[in-house]
Amino acid sequence: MKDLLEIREEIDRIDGQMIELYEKRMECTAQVAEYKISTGKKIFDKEREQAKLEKAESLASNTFNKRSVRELFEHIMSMSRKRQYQILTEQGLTKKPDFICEDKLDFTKARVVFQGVEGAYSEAAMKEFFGSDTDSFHVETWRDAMEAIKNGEADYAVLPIENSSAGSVRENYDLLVEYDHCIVGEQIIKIEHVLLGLPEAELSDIDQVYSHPQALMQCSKILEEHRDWEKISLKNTAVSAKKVKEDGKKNQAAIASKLTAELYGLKILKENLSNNADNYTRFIIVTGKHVFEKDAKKVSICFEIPHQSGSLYQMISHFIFNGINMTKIESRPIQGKNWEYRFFIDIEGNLNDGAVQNALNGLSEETSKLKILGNY
Ligand SMILES: C=C(O[C@@H]1C=C(C(=O)O)C=C[C@H]1O)C(=O)O
Repeated sequence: MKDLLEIREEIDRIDGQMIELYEKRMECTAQVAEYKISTGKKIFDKEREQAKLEKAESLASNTFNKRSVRELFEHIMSMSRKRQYQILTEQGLTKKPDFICEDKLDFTKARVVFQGVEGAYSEAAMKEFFGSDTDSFHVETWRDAMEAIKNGEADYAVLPIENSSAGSVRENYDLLVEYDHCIVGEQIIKIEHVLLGLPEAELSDIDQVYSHPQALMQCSKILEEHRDWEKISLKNTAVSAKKVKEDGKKNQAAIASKLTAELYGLKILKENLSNNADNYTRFIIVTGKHVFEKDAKKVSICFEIPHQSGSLYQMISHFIFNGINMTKIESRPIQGKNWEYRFFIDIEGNLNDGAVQNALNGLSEETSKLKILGNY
């Protein structure tokens, strides 16, 4: 048997040669980039890459090496594309996102829409973000809030996007794709659900509980302990409190905030209903113009990718390679394409950063329907 040191020396020699060859190859791909810049050709050439992968596979001698050589070349070509995008960015040829950068966005005199009725958590989020005497109005659905922005009735809308225990508010992700609006801010609110009934009601009277489906989900543990309670979904927690008040029935209760107890004159029958005592909801602030602040720190995007092995991995490599931290990923089914998904990703950074522009440029070449949802 050969000595370990001896084998490792041989490995080191081979690696040295590989690096030398890799660098030569990268020089060639930089020349390809110059050619593509002068002819206006796209960086990513899928057909050429497919042909190269097949050729590389055919040159390897056994099944294991065929598979691994293919994977190796997928990486090498992904690196060469990234270098080419970098050359485009260095030469100022990267397509800049169609967003206006402002020193500071002015939220004074804003007219704001939220979904639900007074006392909704969205109203609390709005007050926290815009101040308590903001000019505001409320609508019935999240879609109505998006429409109010589209029609110019409101400058900003406040929409829940994620809860720390129930997860993403999926409908609002879909609305962000459907409407050409832009996220300009976010506000996190602590959610403290309580059980509310009529002033004369006792906990033992309750057999019907009204709330928003998200709130019912967030309080599932306590609801499991009371299987005899009928759970009924309504549009909003505050709408539920209002209904209990208006129906005037002792057997009805609502899961809502303490704020709504005061607002509708209801009694708190039980506190701390959430499964998770640290229950927070993140709200986004949406507007009709594509704007961002120069100090904005988070970029939200979405895109569609081909339904094939490794494609998400390839997309995420753009963040890794550009040193960008990804803070959230979410997927939603694409309507009309069963089992295909649209990905929503949040990254740290600003649209003015070279690294962000470089990653977005790569993604826009290699995904379809890349959309920047906002920088805030
Ligand atoms: C270098 C090129 O650009 C890209 C990278 C490739 C590679 O590294 O071999 C192949 C195709 C392109 O996606 C090229 O077009 O030849």
